[in-house]
Amino acid sequence: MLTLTNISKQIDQRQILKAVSLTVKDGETLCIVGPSGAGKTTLLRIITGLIDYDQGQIQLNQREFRPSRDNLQQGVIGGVFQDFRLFPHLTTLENVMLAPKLTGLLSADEARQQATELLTQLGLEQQAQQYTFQLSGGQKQRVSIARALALKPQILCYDEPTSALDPNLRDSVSQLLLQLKQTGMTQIVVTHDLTFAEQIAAQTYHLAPLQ
Ligand SMILES: Nc1ncnc2c1ncn2[C@@H]1O[C@H](COP(=O)(O)OP(=O)(O)OP(=O)(O)O)[C@@H](O)[C@H]1O
Repeated sequence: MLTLTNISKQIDQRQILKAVSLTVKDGETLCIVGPSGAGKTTLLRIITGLIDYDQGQIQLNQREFRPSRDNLQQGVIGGVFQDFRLFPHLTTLENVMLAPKLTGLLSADEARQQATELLTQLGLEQQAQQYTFQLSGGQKQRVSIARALALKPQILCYDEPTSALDPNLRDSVSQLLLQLKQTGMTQIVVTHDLTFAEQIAAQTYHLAPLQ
C-alpha cells in the first residue's frame, strides 16, 4: 500500500501541488485525472523519485518511504513515461534485458529468458530483434511496459499511456492494464482521458489546478 499525506511542491517559487493526500492499496489501479497543468505529471515524478517534494510524507506498506531513482532501478516502483525512454540503438529484446542484467537482478541468460517471456506476453515476439526506432508508437508503449515489468516492480506508474495512440490502441492498453491488475499489480495511471480512466480503474483521484 502506498500512502501520500499532504504532499506539496513548489517549482520556481510557484505552488504546483498543495497538500495532496491519496492511498493506493495493493492490487488496485488508481487513475490521477485533472486538467492540463494541474500537476499530474509532477505528482507522478514525485512518486517515481524523479523529483523531490517539499513537504508531506510518503509511506510504502506503512513505513516511511522516500522515492528515489534507485527505487525505479530496484523494482520497487516502475515507471512508463510519455517519451518511452527506450534505447534506439538496441533491439527490443535488448531494451527489456538491459536493466535486470545491469542491476544484477538476473544473469544475462535469465534476463534474456525473462525478456522473451515478457515480449510474448505483450504480443511483441515478432519485434524482438527489431531496433526500437523501427517500432510504431503502440509497440514502443508496450516495450516500455515490458521493460518496467522486467524489474519486477511492486507498483507500476504510467504517465498518459494513451496520449499518442489511436482509439483501437487505447483499448489494447486498457486490456493490458486490466490483465496486469489480474496478476495483482498495483498501478497508478496519470491520464486526462476520462473514458480510459473508467475502463481501467475503480478509483480516481481528481487533481485540481491551483490558482
Ligand atoms: N521543470 C519545471 N519547471 C517549471 N515549471 C514546471 C516544471 N515542471 C512542471 N512545471 C509547471 O507545473 C505545472 C504542472 O505541470 P504538470 O506537467 O505536472 O501538469 P499536468 O497536469 O501533467 O499537465 P498535462 O496534462 O498538460 O501534462 C505547469 O504549470 C508546469 O508549467
